[in-house]
Amino acid sequence: MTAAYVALEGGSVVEARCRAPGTSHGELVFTTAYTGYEESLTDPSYEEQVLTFSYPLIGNYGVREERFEDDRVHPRAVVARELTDDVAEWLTEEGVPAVDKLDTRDLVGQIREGGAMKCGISAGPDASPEKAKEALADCPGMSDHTDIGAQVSVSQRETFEGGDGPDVALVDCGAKGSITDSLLDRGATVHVLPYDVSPGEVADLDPDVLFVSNGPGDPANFAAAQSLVEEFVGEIPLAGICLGQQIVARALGGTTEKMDFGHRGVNQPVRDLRSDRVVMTTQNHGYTVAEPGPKLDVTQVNVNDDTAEGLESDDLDVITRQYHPEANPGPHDSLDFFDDVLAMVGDERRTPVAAD
Ligand SMILES: NC(=O)CC[C@H](N)C(=O)O
Repeated sequence: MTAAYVALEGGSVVEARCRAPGTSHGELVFTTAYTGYEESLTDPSYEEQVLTFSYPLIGNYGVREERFEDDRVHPRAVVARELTDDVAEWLTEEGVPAVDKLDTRDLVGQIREGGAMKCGISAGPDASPEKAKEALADCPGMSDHTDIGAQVSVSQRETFEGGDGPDVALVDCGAKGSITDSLLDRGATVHVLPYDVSPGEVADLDPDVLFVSNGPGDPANFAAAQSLVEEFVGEIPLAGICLGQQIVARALGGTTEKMDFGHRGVNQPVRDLRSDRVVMTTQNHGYTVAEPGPKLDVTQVNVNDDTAEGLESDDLDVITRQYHPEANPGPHDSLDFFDDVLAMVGDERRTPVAAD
C-alpha cells in the first residue's frame, strides 16, 4: 500500500493510503452527503478546501461527465474511508491528491470539535509525515485568499440563449452549472459575467435580473460584486445563492461571519417562516449571514441552528438563499426558487414558498 499522510492543525499526523499522488494543503471540511460525489468534487465552492466525505464508500456508481458542475475538480485534495478505482483514476488524471483507509469518523469528530482546520497532505511513493507537515505550514487561511474569485470565474461574458423569458445577468463568483441550467429550463437567457464585472458593463446589458452566484472563500473578498449589488438594488430585481446571499446581505448593510465547521450535506432542514413548511436542502458553506441589515427580512431559517437561510425584500425585489435550490447533488424540494426569481420581473410576483 502506497503511503499517505494527513497533517492536522494541532500537530497530529494521520496515516492513510494514497489513491492519487501529490502534495497539497487546504481548509479541511466534511460533507455528510452520501451521494453526489461527482457534483461535489466539481463544485467551485470547494476551491482551496480539502474535502472529507463522512459517508464511507465514495465512487460506487462511477464517474460521469454529464454530472459535473464545472470542467475541473475544485477541492485541493480528497479524503474518504474508501475511494473506488474509478474515482482514484479520475483524481489522478486531474492531479488532485486523494487518500483513503483512514478513520474518517474520527476526523469528522475532530472537525466538529475544533472547527474547520488547515491540513497538509503528502501522498505517493515519496510521501512522508514531514512533507505533510511542511504543506500544512504553508497553508493560508480561507480569508487570506483575497482574489479567490479570479481562480473560479469566467474571464469574459458568456451568453446562453434561452426562450422568451427574462435576461438574467449571473455574476460568476464560482457558479455551479446547475444554476444556469435551472434558469435556462425556465426560458431565461443567461449572461454569465466575470466576478469583477463593472457596473457599466451590467448597465449596458440592461438585464431583467441581477443574480449573484455561489462561490468559494470569504464573502468579504468579493468587493466588486458587493459594489454591483449596492449600485443596482432597487433598480433591478436581485437574487443570490449561498456566497451570493452573503454578498447581497453585506451590500445592504448586513454582516457575515465564519461558522465553526459549516453546513455541508444534502439533508439540512430549512423552515420557511411564513408558510411554516420545512424542506430538506443541499448545503455547502462555512460562512453565514450574522445580521441581515435593515433592508432585508429573514424569511427562512435552519432548523438545527437558526442561521439565516433565506433573505428577502418585497419592496426592493430581492430573494436570496443560503442553501442550494439548484440541488445537484441533493433534494429537488426548492427548485421553485428559480420560478420566484423570474417572477420578480414584471408585477406577478408569487409568494416564495407556497404553503401545502
Ligand atoms: N457554496 C457557496 O457559495 C459557499 C459560500 C462561502 N464560500 C462559504 O463557505 O460560506
